[in-house]
Amino acid sequence: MNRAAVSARELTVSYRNFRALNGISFVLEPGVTGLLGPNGAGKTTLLRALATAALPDSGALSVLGMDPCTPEGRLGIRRRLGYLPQDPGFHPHFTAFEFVDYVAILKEMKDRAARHREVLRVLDAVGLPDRRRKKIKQLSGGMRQRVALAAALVGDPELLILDEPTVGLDPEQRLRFRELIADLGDGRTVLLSTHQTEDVAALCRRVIVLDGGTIKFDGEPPALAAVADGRVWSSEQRDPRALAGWRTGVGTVRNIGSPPPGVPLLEPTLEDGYLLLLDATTARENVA
Ligand SMILES: Nc1ncnc2c1ncn2[C@@H]1O[C@H](COP(=O)(O)OP(=O)(O)OP(=O)(O)O)[C@@H](O)[C@H]1O
Repeated sequence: MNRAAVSARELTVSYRNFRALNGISFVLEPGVTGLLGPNGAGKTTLLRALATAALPDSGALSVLGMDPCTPEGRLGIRRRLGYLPQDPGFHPHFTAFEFVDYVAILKEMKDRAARHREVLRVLDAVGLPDRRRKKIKQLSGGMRQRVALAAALVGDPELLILDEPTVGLDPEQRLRFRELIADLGDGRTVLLSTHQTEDVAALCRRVIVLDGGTIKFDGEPPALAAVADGRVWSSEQRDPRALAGWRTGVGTVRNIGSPPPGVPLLEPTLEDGYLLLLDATTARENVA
């Protein structure tokens, strides 16, 4: 049985003549996959293509077994997909209940009583049952993110696309969001775009790194950390030979790059691997 909720082959998406995604190929299977990449890498464009909000201009894309390039395919995908966009387009005067109910109406849930039960179920799932009568403008940023996630969960979708859901959250809220997303990834396919390498290390069974519209890495998080094996070292002062270095909480400097002989090497993190991967890419491009 093909378990892939998404498969893309040589997918290209352009804005006029600018290629935001340049012939990328990948498959997404159940579990949480993290999508990392610097600003402008093409992450939102990829999520919008999966959510049928941006049309591919070449290549093949299958989402839940349907083709987003056909009108029937787009309709079918929208019915079965949960999408948390970067800007959910809240109406500030709506209450949390009204907003999620509105999304449920757009998802064509016509039976009012059943729809309202579903709205309460998803508000409950994100831990918001007692705030449903509050206007969205009165909610904190973290609470608003939960409303947006609740809206994405309407109809129990088998594919969830989350665009930077933890942005602007405090550490405690981020932790709660991580727990929620980890639970959602149990049996579902979740694609999580983020700038937080810690979220990927904590949550994801797989990570894709996009840069300049192409895939630079696709594998398990420990393999991304392993890119930095033997390339992280500590020193008292910033080592001028390092590609990057920063002072840590314990007072020493963490350097990444090509270590000089004899320096004390450190265990690499996913962030180290990610930074080195992007830097190596830039270096290669500059040489080419
Ligand atoms: N509507 C648009 N018209 C023209 N160019 C666009 C449009 N939307 C995005 N782009 C360009 O496409 C590229 C990819 O943008 P995208 O928003 O997908 O990146 P991203 O990885 O999500 O970035 P960020 O982390 O900043 O959200 C960028 O160079 C961006 O300027």
